[in-house]
Amino acid sequence: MEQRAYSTATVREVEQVEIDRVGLALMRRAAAGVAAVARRELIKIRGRVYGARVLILVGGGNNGGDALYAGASLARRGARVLAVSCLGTPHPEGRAALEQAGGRVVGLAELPDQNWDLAIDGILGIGGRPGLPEPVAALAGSLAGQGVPVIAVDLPSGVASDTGAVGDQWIRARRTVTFGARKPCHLVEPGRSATGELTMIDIGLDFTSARPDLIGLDVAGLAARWPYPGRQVDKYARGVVGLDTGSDSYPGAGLLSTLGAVHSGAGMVRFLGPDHPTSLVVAELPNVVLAPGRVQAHVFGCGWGDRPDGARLIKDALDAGTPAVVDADGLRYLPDRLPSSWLLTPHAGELARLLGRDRSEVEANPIAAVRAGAERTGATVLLKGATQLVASPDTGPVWVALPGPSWTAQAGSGDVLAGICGTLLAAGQPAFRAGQLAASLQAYAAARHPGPRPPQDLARMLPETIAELAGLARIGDGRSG
Ligand SMILES: NC(=O)C1=CN([C@@H]2O[C@H](COP(=O)(O)OP(=O)(O)OC[C@H]3O[C@@H](n4cnc5c(N)ncnc54)[C@H](O)[C@@H]3O)[C@@H](O)[C@H]2O)[C@@H](O)CC1
Ligand SMILES: [K+]
Repeated sequence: MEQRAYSTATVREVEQVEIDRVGLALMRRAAAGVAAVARRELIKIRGRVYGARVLILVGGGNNGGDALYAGASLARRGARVLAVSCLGTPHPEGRAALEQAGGRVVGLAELPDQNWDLAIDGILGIGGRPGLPEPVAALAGSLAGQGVPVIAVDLPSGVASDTGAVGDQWIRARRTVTFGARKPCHLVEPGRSATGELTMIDIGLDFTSARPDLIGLDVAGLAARWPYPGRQVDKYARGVVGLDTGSDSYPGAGLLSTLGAVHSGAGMVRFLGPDHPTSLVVAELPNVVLAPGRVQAHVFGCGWGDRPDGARLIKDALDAGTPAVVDADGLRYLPDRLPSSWLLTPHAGELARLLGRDRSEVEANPIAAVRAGAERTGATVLLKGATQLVASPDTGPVWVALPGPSWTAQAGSGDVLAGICGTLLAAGQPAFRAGQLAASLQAYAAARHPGPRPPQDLARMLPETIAELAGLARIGDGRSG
């Protein structure tokens, strides 16, 4: 349902409690979990563990210790285990355990050129900085080139635990075995892709009172949280969205954002934009109302270009106390402070402009950037991109949307997304939840209908996607049949 990820500082605090209690036994538990996963992988690859050639990549910290103990366990089952010391001095007790079990530890220069059935990456864990020094980077590249499957311990080395950022080279794991809780890099690209499949092992760490840094969502979580209309609703309870989007230069943005609002289930949609987009909307969507009137959430900014009355439109909505989604060009017309009930939907370039920073800075640490955007504006911010993140101006967690295929990285997707956000705000969802659910719905629709589909086609698939989610939600709460 919810995927909670914890910062390095928090993980260290939680770990310390258990280390104080059980000492090295904690590392042995972690290693036992890694070894069990490695055995399953070897059985899948070659039918048995006995005789398998396993390479252990070892750094100088506890991550290497986990990997060495796991190697010892595999060696005791008859695997031919060789550990290569990549950084620093290998964990002494872990090294002794491996050697006692019949494994060997060599330096990088002595690594024989041979085919490996499996590699275990214990170079760096939560103590790692992004990137791998040469010649470790060369070894990582060569293993990837040979297609050697890698199981990463805790996280793929070369990836920064708290941000998911990478340096020039990093490990791409088939599977990652992590301990007790997710780390931010498991949810945020490029770390997320480098993680591969994630297996979580219980080693007795108690995160129940720890504060998560990120909260992601899986499909079951999206299905459970989507606001389906109840039996006793009218159009106002489902929410009225008022869109003033598009322009004579970009009329399509008006239609796309309206398609997003209509097909994600708004109770009523008013289109209040300029003439050219209005004619497109009318031709396509007879249910859309053109007269002004009661609105429960506004959508501004998609395809505006220059909009001399932009600042006034935004101010009027603010004065009326109505929440709004502000996208794209609308972000140029914001007042100094907004309430957290407003949802801004920038991509990296737009957020960089808002913060007066370089785009590359936003891309290097999107988690920090989205938090800064919320702090700077007072509004809730949905940062679009490879990983879609939502931050509110308080110090709570950053919310992560369900990941989707890259097909949605195309012109017009953001307009549809703004419309979906409008529907959810109008339905009374808090802005952070509206942003997380809207981005997740669009990603899930794209995942269910893969291929190069224009955003208007994907928007038309939202109703069946929501119906599918409603089915999953009924199964989830036992109301099926
Ligand atoms: N604390 C514990 O008892 C437990 C820790 N666990 C494991 O321990 C890991 C954390 O261990 P550590 O804190 O020792 O940290 P790491 O094992 O991640 O390594 C830190 C060491 O690598 C060096 N280093 C970091 N980035 C580098 C880079 N890019 N290039 C070269 N050197 C670099 C650091 O200076 C430091 O010496 C966890 O990820 C987990 O795998 C588990 O065994 C569970 C129990
Ligand atoms: K690792």
